[in-house]
Amino acid sequence: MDAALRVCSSPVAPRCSAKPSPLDPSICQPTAVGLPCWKRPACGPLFTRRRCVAERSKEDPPVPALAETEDEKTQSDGDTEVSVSSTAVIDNREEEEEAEDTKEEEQLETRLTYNIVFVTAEAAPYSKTGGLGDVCGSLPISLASRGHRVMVVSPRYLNGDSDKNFAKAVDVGRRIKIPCFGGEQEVAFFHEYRAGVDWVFVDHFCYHRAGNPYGDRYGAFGDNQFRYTLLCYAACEAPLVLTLGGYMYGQNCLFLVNDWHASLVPVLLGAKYRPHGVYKDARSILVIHNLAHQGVEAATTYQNLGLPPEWYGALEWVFPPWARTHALDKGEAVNILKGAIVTADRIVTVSQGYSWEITTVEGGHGLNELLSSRKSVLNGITNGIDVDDWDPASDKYIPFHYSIDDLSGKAPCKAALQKELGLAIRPDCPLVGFIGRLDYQKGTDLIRLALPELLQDDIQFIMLGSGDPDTEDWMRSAESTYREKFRGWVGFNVPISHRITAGCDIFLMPSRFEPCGLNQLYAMRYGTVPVVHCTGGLRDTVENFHPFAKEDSGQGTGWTFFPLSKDSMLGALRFAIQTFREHRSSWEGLMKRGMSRDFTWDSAAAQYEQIFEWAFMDPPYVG
Ligand SMILES: Nc1ncnc2c1ncn2[C@@H]1O[C@H](COP(=O)(O)OP(=O)(O)O[C@H]2O[C@H](CO)[C@@H](O)[C@H](O)[C@H]2O)[C@@H](O)[C@H]1O
Repeated sequence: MDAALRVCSSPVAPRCSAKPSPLDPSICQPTAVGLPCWKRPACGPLFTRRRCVAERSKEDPPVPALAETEDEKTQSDGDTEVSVSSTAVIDNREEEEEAEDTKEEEQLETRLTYNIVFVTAEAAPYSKTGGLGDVCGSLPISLASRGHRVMVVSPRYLNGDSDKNFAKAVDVGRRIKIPCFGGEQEVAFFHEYRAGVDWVFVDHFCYHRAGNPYGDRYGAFGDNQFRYTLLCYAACEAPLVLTLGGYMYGQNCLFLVNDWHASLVPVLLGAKYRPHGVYKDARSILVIHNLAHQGVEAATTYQNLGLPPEWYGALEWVFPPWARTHALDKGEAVNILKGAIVTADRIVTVSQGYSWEITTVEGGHGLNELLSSRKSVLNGITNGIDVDDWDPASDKYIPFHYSIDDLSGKAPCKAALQKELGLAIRPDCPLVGFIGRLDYQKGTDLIRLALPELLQDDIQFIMLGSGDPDTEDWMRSAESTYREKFRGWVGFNVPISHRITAGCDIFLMPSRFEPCGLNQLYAMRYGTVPVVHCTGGLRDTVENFHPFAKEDSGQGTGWTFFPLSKDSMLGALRFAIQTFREHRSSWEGLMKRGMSRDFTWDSAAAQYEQIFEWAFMDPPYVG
């Protein structure tokens, strides 16, 4: 086997830092055309593994005929005609199929593998306040199962309740000192190897406090910039100082930095490491889960970050005059997310729709022009979900199980939920659910506005969420106003979120904007029909119901409404309620089409791999 094949065909990345980086010229030794495949002129952004394999297979000797039997083999040395019996034709077909299979296997095996370092403020099941935790808890596992070596670096949050989540992570005994915020901060690393992934937790006393990762009942923590600066420095050091499973990750890795909390990483690579010859061949990809949060602080805090003064421009942010607080306010600030947008090698958002929206004035949260300027490296990949965790056939949190082939468990789940929440147990009454952070993004104000009118109908409504205190209070008071019909569960509760997803008939998501949205995916997997605002990832994932399509057998998985107004939301909900009541077979069709959708991470992970390849084909964006 030649060197190129030997290296590229490793199906599983060795847990070893000795594994050369995909950029290391030594791994793709001269191939047929004399250059490592990643350097060939043909390897433009659209060059794929498939072509790499196809080119290589041209050099392979032809597959010898395998199926010729004696009596069929009438070919002689002379001009004798060749007779091929029908069996041989069939055999040849089989051979072709076999060759095709082998080729496919080869394509799978020739996937490039990388040393990937996720940097994130949340990773389920260790920490989670929303979808970021879900994605960073499951995408790394999917990538590891595809042969990559994957580390996830996240804080070790201890608040009493959460301590048990980190019980299996052990102190690796390595301490580092981080120069920032006017001193040196010592952090430790804890490690757990689970599901093929190295989960690394950065330990510092600033992560040990009551509340959720970002704040408590008094609001966001005032030192979040400090806490996530520490995370970024620690994440940059982890591949260089931690020996995990016997080997380090080393310098030639790929950083996947998630949201603003991790956005200093690409800046640090450019400002602090590459000038000293470190991480010259590493790459960074910014994954934007939510552009609304950018890590903006006063300009004076720049000096705390430990960055050279000449890098100020990378984070510089000036608020427009209308957003300034007083006449002398110059609007000067630092914006951590902006730092990653201008320094990361590539940018990914969590759906295609959102990747376009953020380049518009309406969806860009002030960063649209900057993002537009990086359109050539901006892609959208729709999130997958953890289909083991969220599986109505085996979900440990729900009292009855069901599947697309046997829906009989769904009605008892609904009855159990009604009973648990003290609502009348009525199979015929449409049960509508909402789960989410109580935030401007999620459109809870619209629910608040529409509820009195909606509850005039014979329906039941359940809300689960925490966040904005005013909305929390409203949920409590609405529960006493509409005792028979409404339940508002204030808090963050994973088991009840599964039971609501399984027990409801309709799942409402009136999000103002939604980068991807996971709850509509969970709902569809559980045969709960989504009614969503037609935006971002919701538009990409929920297909509007057409009762008369496909020769009247129906098409679509839910309802999307537009514009975002009380009337259009109520209109869509009423269609859904009417279909639930009066058209049971259409309803079942809707449920089953949603349940049959492929929500696994496989397809998303393959798309991420394409982005990884592109990232390594170009030189580092910031040298
Ligand atoms: N009170 C509660 N109790 C229990 N569980 C609760 C809960 N409130 C929310 N959750 C859970 O948190 C997750 C929320 O996921 P989303 O993707 O809908 O939103 P989020 O806005 O946090 O994520 C951001 O990142 C994700 C991931 O990329 C994007 O899908 C999304 O559009 C973007 O806004 C779900 O698993 C949900 O069940």
